[in-house]
Amino acid sequence: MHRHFFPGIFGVIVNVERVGADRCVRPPLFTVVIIRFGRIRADTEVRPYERLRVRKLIIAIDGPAAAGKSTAAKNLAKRLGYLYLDSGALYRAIAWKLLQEKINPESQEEVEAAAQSIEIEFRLKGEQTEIWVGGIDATPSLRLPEVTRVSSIASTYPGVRKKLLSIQRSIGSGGGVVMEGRDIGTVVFPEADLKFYLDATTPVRGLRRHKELEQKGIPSDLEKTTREIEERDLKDSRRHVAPLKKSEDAVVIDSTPLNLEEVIAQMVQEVEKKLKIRGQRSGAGGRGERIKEF
Ligand SMILES: Nc1ncnc2c1ncn2[C@@H]1O[C@H](COP(=O)(O)OP(=O)(O)OP(=O)(O)O)[C@@H](O)[C@H]1O
Ligand SMILES: Nc1ccn([C@@H]2O[C@H](COP(=O)(O)O)[C@@H](O)[C@H]2O)c(=O)n1
Repeated sequence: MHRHFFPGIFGVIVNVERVGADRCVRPPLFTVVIIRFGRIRADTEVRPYERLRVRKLIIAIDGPAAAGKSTAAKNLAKRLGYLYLDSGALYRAIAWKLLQEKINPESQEEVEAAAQSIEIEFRLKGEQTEIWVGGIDATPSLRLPEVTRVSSIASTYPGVRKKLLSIQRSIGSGGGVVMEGRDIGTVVFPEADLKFYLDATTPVRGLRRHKELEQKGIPSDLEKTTREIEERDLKDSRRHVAPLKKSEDAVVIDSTPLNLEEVIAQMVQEVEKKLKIRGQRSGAGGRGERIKEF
């Protein structure tokens, strides 16, 4: 099998984290993008028996801010040996660039132009993923309230969404991925094998985010943080392009009374159901997949 290393396709350096994953079969016209340690690795040849294998699942997790999507998605991906993609990080990366370059987020034209030329890299460092934008490590700043606010403005522009849509699809279309955001099950992968809509009441989400910011040493006022979450959800749900909404076929999990383990347990149960159904239908696929216990 040949493995080729090459710098960005799609004009963007997309560097994603594959957590202990097997490779998976990708559509023949697409080069497989499996990236580690700052390089894009593309597998252009697939062994014949791998072509016969049913591709691994595409799992979408959507929901409002601080519902626990990234925490759950990362954990689920690890158990499945799947790729994890935090799509919000792409919007945050654009916001970070806008702030760095002092571009007015209200100027649609300037923001869309900036999105076109952005270079985003996801670099794996042990269990952590660093996000580099234009050769600079933006990770420490990505969760700052100002970046959050600007990402929510930038995400309303069609040019920004179009750019990020193609990146997300190119990363996830081969399967074996858990992707989370606001429009994964509705727009990015409407044909996803399994969709979750993860929710929790606003006060609970506000408190979770408040604690998280404090733990990270970012000053937070509970009331203000909760209000900002509420405002962002409203903006995300009301925008014209790809608004936050529950896909009709999504499994809804209300995490208000649940701890993280309980949320993951519900998700794993749904994955097992899905794999069983697929295994029965095809006589292959699902049977080869294993879910790790933690
Ligand atoms: N079920 C849970 N119970 C308690 N705390 C949780 C639970 N799920 C997640 N958390 C905590 O809540 C905070 C927010 O979680 P997370 O960042 O995963 O949310 P999110 O939905 O990805 O948010 P955003 O969309 O704003 O990025 C984190 O500190 C996380 O550890
Ligand atoms: N699929 C997505 C993901 C995110 N956004 C926008 O980015 C903001 C930040 O996302 P986080 O998940 O990191 O909080 C979010 O508020 C959305 O405006 C999006 O539009 N679509």
